Amino acid sequence: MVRVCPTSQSDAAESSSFLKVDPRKKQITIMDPSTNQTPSAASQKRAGANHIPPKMFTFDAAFPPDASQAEVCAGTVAEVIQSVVNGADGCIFCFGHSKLGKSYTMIGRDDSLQTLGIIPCAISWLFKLINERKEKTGARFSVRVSAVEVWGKEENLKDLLSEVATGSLQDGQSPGVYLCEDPICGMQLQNQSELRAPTPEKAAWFLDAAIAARHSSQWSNTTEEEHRNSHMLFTLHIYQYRMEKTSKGGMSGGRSRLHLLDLGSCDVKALGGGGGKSRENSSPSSAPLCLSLSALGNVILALVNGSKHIPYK
Ligand SMILES: Nc1ncnc2c1ncn2[C@@H]1O[C@H](COP(=O)(O)OP(=O)(O)OP(=O)(O)O)[C@@H](O)[C@H]1O
Repeated sequence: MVRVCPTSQSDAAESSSFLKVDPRKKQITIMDPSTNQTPSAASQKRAGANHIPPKMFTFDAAFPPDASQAEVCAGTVAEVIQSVVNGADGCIFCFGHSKLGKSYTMIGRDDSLQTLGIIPCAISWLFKLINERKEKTGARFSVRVSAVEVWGKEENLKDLLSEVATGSLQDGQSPGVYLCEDPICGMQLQNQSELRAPTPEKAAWFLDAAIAARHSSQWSNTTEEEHRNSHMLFTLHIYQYRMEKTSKGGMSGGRSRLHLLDLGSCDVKALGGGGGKSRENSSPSSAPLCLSLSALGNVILALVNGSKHIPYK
């Protein structure tokens, strides 16, 4: 899916000369701006000689600059939530360079209901669907929340809910969150706090607490680079149980997870095409450490195909 971020009025005229979004056809067309101006016949002839045909890309959804948060949430969340309540794991994240609106899309602003992002929307929809399922099937559900930040060049891990869980600052003595290779499930985060959220309000409260505990929110002198290298992994763990109707009775059920990621910016020097200012200005030492979109695609493909080797870096 692709969301085109809004631009200033002066830039909007420029971008409409080379970019067209068709939400109905779920297509983005990129045109050569020189062929879209109204040139004189002579220059038209000249341009015709070097005419670059428009390039069209089709997505699962295409959201134009004026798409509302509600439209983006409806287009992204509904299907994933259904799968998660049906027992599969799901993940939603935004990828793009700096100041594109990734955090706005994932978290949004809490000044009005219209500006809430995907994570608060997913919390609300998840509980709504769970309540429907409870009524329909009699299944029992329990929702837990965890939140971890990956920050800095060293990719430090921080349990964003440990303070809420223990009521005190992490003492530095406890092992904290760490990564561990599981022979069956692959690389897993271990030891993060997983807190019970019986209501959507409680889950939303944990989200607020996690955002406030982020390294990038806590220190007023956080540099632009530190902000770029801060990623939040907010996970809703859904446990469900059902009484078996067989004569033997017993319980069946399991756990599924919905991972909602607010990634920092993903400017990579080597990434070709359409660069933002930050990419042009960044020195090799300040270049963020994240993968390019195509490298991330390879990681996802390897995970989906169950490959033994996952090309993390
Ligand atoms: N669709 C939108 N409508 C209104 N405001 C938006 C929209 N998208 C982004 N913004 C605003 O643009 C600014 C930058 O957005 P945001 O911080 O979400 O970008 P980002 O991609 O997460 O940046 P970074 O990579 O630096 O973390 C914010 O002030 C945000 O509120």
